[in-house]
Amino acid sequence: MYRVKEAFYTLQGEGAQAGRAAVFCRFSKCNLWTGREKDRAGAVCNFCDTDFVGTDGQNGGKFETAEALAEHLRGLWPQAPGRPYVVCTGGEPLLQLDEALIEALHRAGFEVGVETNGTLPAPAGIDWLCVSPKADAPVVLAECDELKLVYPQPLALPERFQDFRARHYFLSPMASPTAPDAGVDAIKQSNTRKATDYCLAHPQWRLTLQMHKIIGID
Ligand SMILES: C[S@@+](CC[C@H](N)C(=O)[O-])C[C@H]1O[C@@H](n2cnc3c(N)ncnc32)[C@H](O)[C@@H]1O
Ligand SMILES: Nc1nc2[nH]cc(C(=O)O)c2c(=O)[nH]1
Ligand code: SF4
Ligand SMILES: [Mg+2]
Repeated sequence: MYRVKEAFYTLQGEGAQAGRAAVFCRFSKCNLWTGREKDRAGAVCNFCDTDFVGTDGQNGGKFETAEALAEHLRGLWPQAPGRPYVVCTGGEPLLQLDEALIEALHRAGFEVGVETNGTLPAPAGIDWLCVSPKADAPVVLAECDELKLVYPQPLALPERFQDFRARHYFLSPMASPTAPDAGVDAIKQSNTRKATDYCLAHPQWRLTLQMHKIIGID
């Protein structure tokens, strides 16, 4: 059984694939926060901008089989040229994403991207892996396509990850979790300045912005 909070067709807003059309599959649940506000302050990850509790969002639900979920997601892709791309996110997608689902997504024609906090092992077959470390949570994945570090995090500073095996190194300014729809909230503006200064001083790192919030899409 796969539990999905919501699924939607949009443009990837972050990282090296920013601007690319994608079906987002947001899985329910995370291993670093319950998703309840009363637990936020005590959570390992305390700045999350996302509601991943339950299965009640748009196109969300419970899916008995990998095939059923893959077909559901395929139905959100338009009939038009271009390679279908799905981004598995959450919540923490690696709590649920298994090889059976990756195979079903491939059979449905999708290239498979994943957004993960890096604390859980990944099944084989992922086409694009984005790891976004959180605080002092141990990262068990050894490599990725892009490391996308939310900045600044006192317990997860870029120096700790400069030798992590990745094709791309991004800093993403931390946005206010309580104003998740505000593309340019004050906290994010000052964090954007800090991330900019860090990238200028450490050119291994590139700046990425949450483009979807700036342009006002999902
Ligand atoms: C909601 S998470 C879900 C996937 C996975 N649990 C993870 O943390 O990577 C999706 C992306 O949003 C980023 N994110 C979450 N809260 C954020 C915030 N307040 N500001 C900027 N990025 C944030 C995460 O770092 C991650 O790259
Ligand atoms: N447009 C858009 N791009 C995204 N990239 C990563 C997201 C996520 O929440 O995982 C996200 C999201 O929620 N929307
Ligand atoms: S950002 Fe990712 S790891 Fe952190 S609480 Fe949200 S879903 Fe979990
Ligand atoms: Mg998001």
